[in-house]
Amino acid sequence: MAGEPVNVNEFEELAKEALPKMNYDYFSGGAEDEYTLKENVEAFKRISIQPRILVDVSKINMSTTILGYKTSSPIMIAPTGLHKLAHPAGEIATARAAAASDTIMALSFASSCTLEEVASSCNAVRFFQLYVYKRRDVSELIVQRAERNGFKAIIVTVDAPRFGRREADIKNKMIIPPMANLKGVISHEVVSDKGSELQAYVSATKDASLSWKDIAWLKSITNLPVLIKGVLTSEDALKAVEVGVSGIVVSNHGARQLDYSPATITVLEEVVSAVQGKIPVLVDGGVRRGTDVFKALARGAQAVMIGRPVVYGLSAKGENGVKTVINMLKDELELTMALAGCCTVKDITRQHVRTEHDRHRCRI
Ligand SMILES: Cc1cc2nc3c(=O)[nH]c(=O)nc-3n(C[C@H](O)[C@H](O)[C@H](O)COP(=O)(O)O)c2cc1C
Ligand SMILES: CCCCCCC(=O)C(=O)O
Repeated sequence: MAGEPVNVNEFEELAKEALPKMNYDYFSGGAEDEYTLKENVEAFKRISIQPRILVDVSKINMSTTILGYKTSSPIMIAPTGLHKLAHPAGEIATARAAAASDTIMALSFASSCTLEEVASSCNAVRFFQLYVYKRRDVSELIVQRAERNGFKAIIVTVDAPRFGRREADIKNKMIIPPMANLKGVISHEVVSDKGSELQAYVSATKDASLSWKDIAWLKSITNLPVLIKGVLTSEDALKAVEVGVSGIVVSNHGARQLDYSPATITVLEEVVSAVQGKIPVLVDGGVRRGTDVFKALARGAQAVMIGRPVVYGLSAKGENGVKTVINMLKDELELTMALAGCCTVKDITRQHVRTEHDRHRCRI
């Protein structure tokens, strides 16, 4: 690519140039036809922004609080695994970038650096994402380590009882890179001559029997707030409130699990209405512009999380790349707020956006 990137999308091209094919395909790929992968991004484009004029926007304040933690903007780093496939400094670089931009980071269970290394590398507010293994003692031990090391919340990912069928990984015979948190705890050894070794490993280790009753177990082993990641329906949002979680992440795992599941921005509002403000609702999937962040907030999200853009920034330029990605999105959000007549995130309302459904209703 000629010149420096001017938006987050351009980092993908740089990442592709920088990485071996297997690594780039792992980061960028989605499940099967990748229909949902495209939809996550396209669905944002179908929402228009309704600006209000003649508002004094000489001062814009994007700061907000998430679970009581103050942060510079409603943009968080989503948990993504295996950052050393992107850059040798791995999650330490990502965490330092998060700290430098006063952004909350969710560290993946499948990180390439240990949670202890990440905790001691920076003072970012950090949440920890959990996968529940058949060996519950493994998950329990890791939750205890996260708590001891100052992580502020546990985000349990529930959309992956089995691993999605990522065809690029199958073709590349994706390896199982070291997952640092599991070193000395459980073996990585899985033999598969069929395709993605990572997929075979996940099938062998993850607990596909995980169900609603297990949330009580998870709450019983930690004092940290527990959030559920992977909610896509109002029914499940209601259950999440019922079982007493502290927050919901509307997510389809970046379209890497169930293809043809809905684009997250299209179901956000039904989840928000079901929850009735009882717990915070976050959303991820396809956020590539400050305007996307604005649209998600207008539809009721408290914050968004970004996955691939962070990994692309890391692949292209390490810690500085992640910082640039976050700052680009923050700058775009700030400009969007000014141009739409919103001085604070609380000023962003449902009236500031129009969906296809709204437009259709106006016509009849
Ligand atoms: C390369 C990659 C690795 C991921 N690893 C995890 C993970 O370890 N745990 C998890 O809960 N979600 C994981 N996700 C899903 C993200 O947390 C997030 O839901 C998704 O990336 C958001 O979509 P976006 O990439 O379009 O921003 C991963 C996503 C990607 C792209
Ligand atoms: C239990 C290890 C799973 C690692 C995969 C990380 C992930 O969720 C992904 O989407 O990739």
